[in-house]
Amino acid sequence: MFDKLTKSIFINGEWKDVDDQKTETVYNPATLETITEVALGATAEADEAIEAASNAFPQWSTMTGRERGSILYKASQLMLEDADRLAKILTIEQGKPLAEALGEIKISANYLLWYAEEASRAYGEVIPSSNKSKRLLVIPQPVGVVGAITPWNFPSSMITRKIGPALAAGCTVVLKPASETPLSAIEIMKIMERAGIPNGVVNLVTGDAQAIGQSLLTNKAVRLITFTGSTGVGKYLMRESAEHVKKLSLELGGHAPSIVYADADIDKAATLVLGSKFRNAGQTCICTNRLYVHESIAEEFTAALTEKVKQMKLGSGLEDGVEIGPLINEKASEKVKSHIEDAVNRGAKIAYGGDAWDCDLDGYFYNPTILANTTDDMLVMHEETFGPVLPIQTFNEEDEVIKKANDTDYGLAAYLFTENTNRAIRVSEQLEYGIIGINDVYPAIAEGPFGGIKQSGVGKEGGHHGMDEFLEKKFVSIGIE
Ligand SMILES: NC(=O)C1=CN([C@@H]2O[C@H](COP(=O)(O)OP(=O)(O)OC[C@H]3O[C@@H](n4cnc5c(N)ncnc54)[C@H](OP(=O)(O)O)[C@@H]3O)[C@@H](O)[C@H]2O)C=CC1
Ligand SMILES: O=C(O)[C@H](O)CS(=O)(=O)O
Repeated sequence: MFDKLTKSIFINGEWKDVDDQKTETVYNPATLETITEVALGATAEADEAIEAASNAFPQWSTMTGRERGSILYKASQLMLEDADRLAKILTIEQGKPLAEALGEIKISANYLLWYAEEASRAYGEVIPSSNKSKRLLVIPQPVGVVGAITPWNFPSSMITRKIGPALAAGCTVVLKPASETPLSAIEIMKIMERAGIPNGVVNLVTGDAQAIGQSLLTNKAVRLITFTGSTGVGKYLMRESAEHVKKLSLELGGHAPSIVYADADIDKAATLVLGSKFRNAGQTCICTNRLYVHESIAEEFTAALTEKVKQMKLGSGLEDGVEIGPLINEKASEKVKSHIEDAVNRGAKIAYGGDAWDCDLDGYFYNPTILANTTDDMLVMHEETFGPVLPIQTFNEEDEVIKKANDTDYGLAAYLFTENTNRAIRVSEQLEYGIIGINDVYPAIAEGPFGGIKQSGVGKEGGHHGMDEFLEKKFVSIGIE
């Protein structure tokens, strides 16, 4: 599908070529076939990109919000016009079903659209002074050059969820996408180019994460690092950012509990839990990782859920009707296997699935798996699985299940299913998470402030909160006669 993409580094408005040997391979996770090679950028390319972003900052940051927003708006339209082709590229490099990939392209465009509009709304403040000889202002100003590091599980929307607000605020960007999924990032750069983004405002360096990351971390010109990925790498970036006291926006791992109360609409809740757990083959930071069902409906609910899981179609994401594609790589498959084995060794019962999907594709496919009779000592109950495994526990008392739900170092998303408004509000306020879904498991929306607490990260992406991350609030005190 692709020739060798040695020109996958975009700096100062130019596609840089690297020598033929300095490349890394991009694989199709469904077939393990080589898709193409992309440039293996490192320190030199990252430093050049940072310089380009620095040089572009004065002009870009002093354009009006409306001028910046018009370019973002154009980019969102170009993305939507090309959505089917972009979705196919996304599926080929990441593996998710085409329908999910198309959904991701649409929300990717929506982030650009939302921030095209927000670009004109970076409001400041006039503060009523208690001192007659002073006038007090707060003026929002872009932080400067931003380093953006993005994951493979949402290779398009995690990019626009970062560059949208950053560019709208007047920042310039150096982007380092995941090595598994650089093709969507390349397409987004081409869209920004066609939308008329000035040279150096947004730059792409594919390749060596450690080297590129070190350049972003050690170059004083980079004032903010925005990252989505594992908590481990997030902690590393926090440590390494200290030297220059860089601002951080971190969207890290999660371990979402789903709580189904006795009064829940069983069919609706089962459908939502299914979607939350098995979307992207369970490879999302907000997937349900633990399911707590009230004991009075546990048997009925588990039967309803299992029946729906049995209907799910596995296969290549390009195949019509496929709902579960491959895991991203062998490491991910090994992690899923280890979680299931650990749970069974500790007494869990496999209610459905439990093994790799036996098929003629070479990718790492796993059957959707439901584990019953789970206990809190099992890895699957406190480590992020990032795969299609659903451990179930029953509960009786409300306080008991809230305590269990909160018993984790993560704090990204939690979900509860009830038709009782009082309970919904009461429990939402007690759950220690950045995002709560009440009868809803798809909280990612351009206007919503998405982000975790505890070891799930810092900062918000989406909504006006997402743009605030990229703005300094300068206090101006004016003395008057
Ligand atoms: N919160 C979320 O949405 C996500 C959470 N995760 C969690 O992370 C686990 C591992 O997934 P994985 O893909 O390995 O996630 P990583 O955190 O390793 O990778 C995420 C991004 O960070 C980059 N990166 C990795 N190491 C460094 C470094 N030292 N300096 C700078 N950048 C770096 C990667 O580049 P490269 O690809 O070149 O290594 C990639 O672009 C998953 O199992 C899941 O638990 C993963 C993805 C998304
Ligand atoms: O990183 C993720 O898993 C995404 O944030 C999930 S979503 O926000 O796109 O649903």
